[in-house]
Amino acid sequence: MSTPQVVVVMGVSGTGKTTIGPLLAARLGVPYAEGDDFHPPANIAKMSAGTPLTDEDRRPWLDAIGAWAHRRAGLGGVVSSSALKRSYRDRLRAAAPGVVFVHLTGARELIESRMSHRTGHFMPAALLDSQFATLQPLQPDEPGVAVEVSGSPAQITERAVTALHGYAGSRPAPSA
Ligand SMILES: Nc1ncnc2c1ncn2[C@@H]1O[C@H](COP(=O)(O)OP(=O)(O)OP(=O)(O)O)[C@@H](O)[C@H]1O
Ligand SMILES: O=C(O)[C@H](O)[C@@H](O)[C@H](O)[C@H](O)CO
Repeated sequence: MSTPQVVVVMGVSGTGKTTIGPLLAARLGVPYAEGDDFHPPANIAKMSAGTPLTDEDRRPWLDAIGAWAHRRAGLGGVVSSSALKRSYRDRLRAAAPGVVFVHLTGARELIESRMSHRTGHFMPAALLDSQFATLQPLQPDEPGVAVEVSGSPAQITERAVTALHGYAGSRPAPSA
């Protein structure tokens, strides 16, 4: 049997990480951790006030997520994290070398419209510009897959499971 994967569900705010993450985890039979829960309170306060986070703000948050992913190595897990920049993902991979990314991608109009209907969340839709400006899409030499977010959560989850299976099948088997 293959080793359970540790998956980081990434993408801009509103792309569906919190919606798809738990569904994907349930489908894979592994625990889910909500990336927003790893933010220091000061980060939440900053975003709530409409100010984008800096690299420095994101560092302790990425390290906390990386530590969770490291603890799940060999056991499997799904954690959400916008992981917008390559350098953030490299930091996560340094902490937890086996992680695989699922980049949830979608048209800005669709994401904006979903966000505008969301209630009770600290992240203002006005920060979407900075999220897209900061986003560096998953690159070909990074481990993971891009999954488009049109359709229902169940459809997106199946798309992610299929893409992850395809990805695992495309990698050479571990030599030891
Ligand atoms: N496939 C979908 N169809 C319809 N609505 C969706 C879908 N996926 C997510 N949503 C809705 O879109 C909004 C944003 O989704 P969600 O909160 O999961 O995104 P997120 O990436 O976790 O955002 P953030 O990073 O800001 O926490 C929510 O109101 C959610 O219910
Ligand atoms: O890096 C960031 O700017 C933040 O992590 C945001 O992406 C939020 O965590 C999230 O999107 C809001 O819920």
